[in-house]
Amino acid sequence: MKVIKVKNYDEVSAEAFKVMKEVVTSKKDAVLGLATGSSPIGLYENMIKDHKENGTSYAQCQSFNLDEYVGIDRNHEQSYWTFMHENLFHGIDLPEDKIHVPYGNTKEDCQAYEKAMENVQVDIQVLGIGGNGHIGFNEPGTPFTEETHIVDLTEKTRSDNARFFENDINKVPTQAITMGIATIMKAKKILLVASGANKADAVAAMVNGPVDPNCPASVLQNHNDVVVIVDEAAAAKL
Ligand SMILES: O=P(O)(O)OC[C@H]1O[C@](O)(CO)[C@@H](O)[C@@H]1O
Repeated sequence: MKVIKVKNYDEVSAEAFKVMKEVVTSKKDAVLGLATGSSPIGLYENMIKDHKENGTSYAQCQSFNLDEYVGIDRNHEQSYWTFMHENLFHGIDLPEDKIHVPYGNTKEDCQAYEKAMENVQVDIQVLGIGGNGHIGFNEPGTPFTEETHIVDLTEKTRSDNARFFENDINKVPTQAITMGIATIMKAKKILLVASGANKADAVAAMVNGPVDPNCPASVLQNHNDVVVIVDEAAAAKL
C-alpha cells in the first residue's frame, strides 16, 4: 500500500489525477471503477478539465460504479446515477452505453451487476473512505467475501449523508446496493482519496490496523497495488 501525503484537498485531487491519467493514457479502453461522495469530486473536475483542454479521450472506456441507494429513482436528484452524470460523465463525454451503476434491491439485481463485470477487470478502482472505515457501502462487519449485495445503512452513514438530503436523515434511504469487498479487490489498481480530520481514525486503521472487517478499508492491505492519497488532516494519525 503506497501512501502519499499532501497538504490539502486540492493537492489530493491533483495527485489522484496523475494516477488516473497514467492509466487512461496507457490503456484507451480502460475500465474505470468509480466512487461517489465528496472526496473524488476534485479528481473528477481534473479529469474534465484535462479532457476539455488536452483532449484526453474516454470514448472507449467503460465505468462501473461502487454503489447506489435503494428505493430512489435512477434520475432522483440525489441518486448516485445523477451525481456521476453531473460530476463526471457529461464532462468527459463518456458514452452512455458504457456506464454501469448498480440498481435495484434484489439478489437478482446484485447478480446482474456481477454478471456485467464478469468479462472485464477494473483497471483502476477509485475509492473514498467512510468515517467508520467503510468502502462503497460496505459497513464495518461486512465479510470480505461478499460480492455485490444489498446493505442496511448505519445511522452514522445516513447521518453523514443527510447533508445531501436537506439535512433530514429521514429522507436518506435506509438501504443501498453496493459492490462487495471481494468485487472491489478484483481491481487491478485501487486509488483511495481521503481528506479531513474526520477521516484520520479510519485512515490510520486502514493503513496500520489489523486486517479486520471492523475496518472494511483494512482489507486493502492485502491488495498488491493500492495508492492512498491523503491530506495532512486525514494523515494526522498515521
Ligand atoms: O467522500 P465522502 O463524501 O466523505 O464519503 C465517504 C464515503 O461515503 C460514501 O459516500 C457512502 O456513504 C462512499 O461512497 C464514500 O466513499
